[in-house]
Amino acid sequence: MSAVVELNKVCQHYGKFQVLHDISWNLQPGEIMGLFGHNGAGKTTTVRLILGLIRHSGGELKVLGGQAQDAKIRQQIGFLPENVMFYPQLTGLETLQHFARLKGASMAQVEQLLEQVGLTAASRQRVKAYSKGMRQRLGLAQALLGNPKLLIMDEPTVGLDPIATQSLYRLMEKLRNEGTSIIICSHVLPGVESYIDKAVVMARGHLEVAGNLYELREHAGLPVRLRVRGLAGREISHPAIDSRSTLHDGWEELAVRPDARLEVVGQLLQQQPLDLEVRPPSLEDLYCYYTEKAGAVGVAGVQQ
Ligand SMILES: Nc1ncnc2c1ncn2[C@@H]1O[C@H](COP(=O)(O)OP(=O)(O)OP(=O)(O)O)[C@@H](O)[C@H]1O
Repeated sequence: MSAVVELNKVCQHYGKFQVLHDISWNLQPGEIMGLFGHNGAGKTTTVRLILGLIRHSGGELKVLGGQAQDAKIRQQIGFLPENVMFYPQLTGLETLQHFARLKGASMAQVEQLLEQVGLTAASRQRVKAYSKGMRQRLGLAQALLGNPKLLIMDEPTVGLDPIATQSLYRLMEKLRNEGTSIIICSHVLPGVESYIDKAVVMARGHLEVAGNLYELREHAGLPVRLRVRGLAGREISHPAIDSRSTLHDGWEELAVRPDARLEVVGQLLQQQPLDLEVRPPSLEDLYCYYTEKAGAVGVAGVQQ
């Protein structure tokens, strides 16, 4: 099956300033991909290229097997921007009907999408009276008009409460299971971690890593943390244990080399602990590792 999005050594310049350097990755049908990176890493630029809003300066970019600028290709892409803007005087229903006419989608789908995003009851209220979460859900309904093959969402959970966030992720999974490919840009890594099939981490316009979480972990080689309860004072020795620290309520944490984690778990189980948790590096740990490796530390001091 051919890729939904394929970048091969894509470069982008704004005037003399190069913001993307030889970016290569692909998105397969029915995959959810997280596109991550520090502020200014090049995510928005990448998304704008895929949406056909700007033209790449070098390399190859294929979207749904064609050129991103092609109107027929653009029709098959749904986009939820970070800051959704609607006419405040229109109702939710009128807003979606307006976009449905622009996109050539059916009025029956308008009702169906309002139901899907939980806005049926509020559909006759003006958008100016909508909460941030309601506007975001209306934005998602707008992006889904015409059943796009590719859905791109930029920070879709900003401003959503935890339940609305969970329901957005579940909807994203449902769409993926129905065959939609999804790109999600987010800085909220713990939330999105269990829903993505693949992650792309960018730093300063370069691709740092692309792959599923197992591949990212394998490549990074960060320690696995084993949390164990009820072994206080007992000798635990294994060359793969890098550190051992005491937590609270009888819990201790061991940082263990990833290749030997099962051996160490086996050794710990022989000691009959009261409890044991295996904590592999999280998406956030991996993101920090790859971003810091690129020298793009951010916030507290260093350069990006
Ligand atoms: N129109 C433009 N003209 C010149 N430079 C630009 C333009 N748009 C973006 N840039 C620069 O390109 C680089 C990448 O910006 P981009 O918006 O793609 O980053 P980002 O990863 O989306 O960041 P954020 O997380 O803050 O949204 C930045 O250095 C930015 O200043």
